[in-house]
Amino acid sequence: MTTRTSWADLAANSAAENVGVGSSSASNGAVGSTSGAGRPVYVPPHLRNRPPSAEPPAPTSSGLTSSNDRPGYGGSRWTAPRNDYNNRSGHGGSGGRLGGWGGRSGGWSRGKDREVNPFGNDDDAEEAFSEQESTGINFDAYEDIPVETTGDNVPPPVNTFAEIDLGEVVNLNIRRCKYVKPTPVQRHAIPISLAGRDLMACAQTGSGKTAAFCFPIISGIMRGQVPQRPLRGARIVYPLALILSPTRELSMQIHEEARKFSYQTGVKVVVAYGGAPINQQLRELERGVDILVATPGRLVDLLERARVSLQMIRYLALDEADRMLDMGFEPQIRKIVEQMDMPPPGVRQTMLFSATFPREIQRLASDFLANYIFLAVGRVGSSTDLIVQRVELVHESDKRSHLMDLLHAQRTNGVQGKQALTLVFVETKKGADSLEHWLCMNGFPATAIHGDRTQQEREQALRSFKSGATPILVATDVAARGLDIPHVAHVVNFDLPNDIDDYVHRIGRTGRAGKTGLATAFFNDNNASLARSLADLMQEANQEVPAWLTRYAARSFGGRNRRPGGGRFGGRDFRRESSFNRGGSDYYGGGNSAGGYGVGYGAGIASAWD
Ligand SMILES: Nc1ncnc2c1ncn2[C@@H]1O[C@H](COP(=O)(O)OP(=O)(O)OP(=O)(O)O)[C@@H](O)[C@H]1O
Repeated sequence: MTTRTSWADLAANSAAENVGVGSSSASNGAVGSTSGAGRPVYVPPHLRNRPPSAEPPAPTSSGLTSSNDRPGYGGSRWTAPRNDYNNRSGHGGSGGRLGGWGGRSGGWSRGKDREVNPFGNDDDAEEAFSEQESTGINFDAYEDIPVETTGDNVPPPVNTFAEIDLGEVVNLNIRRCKYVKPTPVQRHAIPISLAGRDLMACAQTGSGKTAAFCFPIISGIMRGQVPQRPLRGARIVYPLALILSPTRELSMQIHEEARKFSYQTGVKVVVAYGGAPINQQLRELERGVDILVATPGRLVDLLERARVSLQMIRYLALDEADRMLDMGFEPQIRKIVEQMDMPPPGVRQTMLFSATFPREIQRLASDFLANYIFLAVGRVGSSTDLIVQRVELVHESDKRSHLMDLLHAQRTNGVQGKQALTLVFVETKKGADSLEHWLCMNGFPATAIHGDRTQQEREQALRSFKSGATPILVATDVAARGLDIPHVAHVVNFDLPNDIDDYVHRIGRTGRAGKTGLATAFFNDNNASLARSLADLMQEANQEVPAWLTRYAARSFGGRNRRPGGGRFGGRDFRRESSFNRGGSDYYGGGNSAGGYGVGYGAGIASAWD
């Protein structure tokens, strides 16, 4: 993730760059169009390539898309040939290098609304192609991963991006990202979503879930019928897709990723999150939005101010879906999804993604889905084998000196010399500040991120960590999920979390995209309730479980963290477990198991959960 376009940076640069709405009068097309009053008029992706004289579609008052308006193989949208959106790109037009919208007259590349290249200045796609073989993901690491799908008529997986047929412009962006072939979750999830199906997908941390939900959304918007947004007040915006995530930094990261994937497609991605000035986000929204990436709190604010309508939403994605539906967020999510004007399940398409999906959350989540497919890549809630997990018995009062020893050892071994980064998780915000201070006092450049810091401080901390200026980041759980920070070599659980799923997400900040990583946990009596699930998880991931941890595990009584089956992680599609419980057959039918572990997780597991 880069925070280049964050409000903190923009605030710093505000004197140099006035991004005010009124200043876009130089633009005359797409998101940069202006009304007679000088206010930008949103032009949907499908019209942005039309000559300036083309009339926009007559607005309708209904605005709602119907269920058969959803994308699908062989669906009506294909009657507009897929080359359509490539041809619209203005090959040979002024400035249009490789398709997309860049070369159109009146396109949103003009003037103030020029689409910033999210790949930085390195826009040399050919260079990216030549590098891709050496920098791509280590796919061997995923070769044997078991995959299971349940649901009706599951579309078959693909092996290559070419098979998925996302269109030339998106394919070029995929190559710019140096993605050579789809990861397992992408191989399965993208065809399912492109077929218009709802999806609950569980795949290990760092395995490419972001692209798995972004590609179908972008492709769907590009192929879809021209959206006819209601004229119900000029200042309300009508996104076509909504991606919700639990933290501001994760929303920023998804926004950056989605901008890369949609570069020069004409699909406009906007982010809205708390802690940053809402007016700037409103201005950005008024310039046009197809995909809105947001945190729930800020979105509720925008909805209550009647500045965003969800009436046109065709795609809803919840990243870290289990977190979004746990007690903290569920009321807000229900408000957004069920109590505003969003089309219901079956009309919109819904995608839920996470690395962990407790059964009770699956049950809650099923309220938001229609005839969905459940996809598990690897075992639900498992950690990846790419992470070497160590757990050490450390008395509370010895933790700091123990951490110091670890960091010294890293230095001696030259890891930090190569700018490897260490992420240290603690329980409390106060604890984070205090440990950061102590590390700095002891000659270890550290910074901290937690919920009591201002958004500017949070973004600055992340930037400083990523750049290696402060190669140690002390964090609370605000940094536990989703953040994709290259070169995090070591995750230290200075304080272990209470929930094993939080542990899975925390250690998942290393060992990403086929790379290996190290996770060290400090364990003591305070963590006894986690012993069994931790031992099970480690065993499952072929890690060495210390004898003392096994003894702790034998003494513990399970509770929330107890995993079913004594180390056999189950808890996949809760619908199947229910059917197993009743002794019936798989009433959803269509279950596929690729990889050979799809049997034997039935009745025994269901009764052991919780
Ligand atoms: N097909 C691909 N080839 C190579 N790299 C990829 C591919 N897909 C994704 N990646 C890279 O893998 C990394 C991890 O992806 P991503 O952040 O989407 O993981 P995730 O599954 O969402 O993880 P988490 O559960 O922690 O949120 C990113 O750096 C992403 O750019």
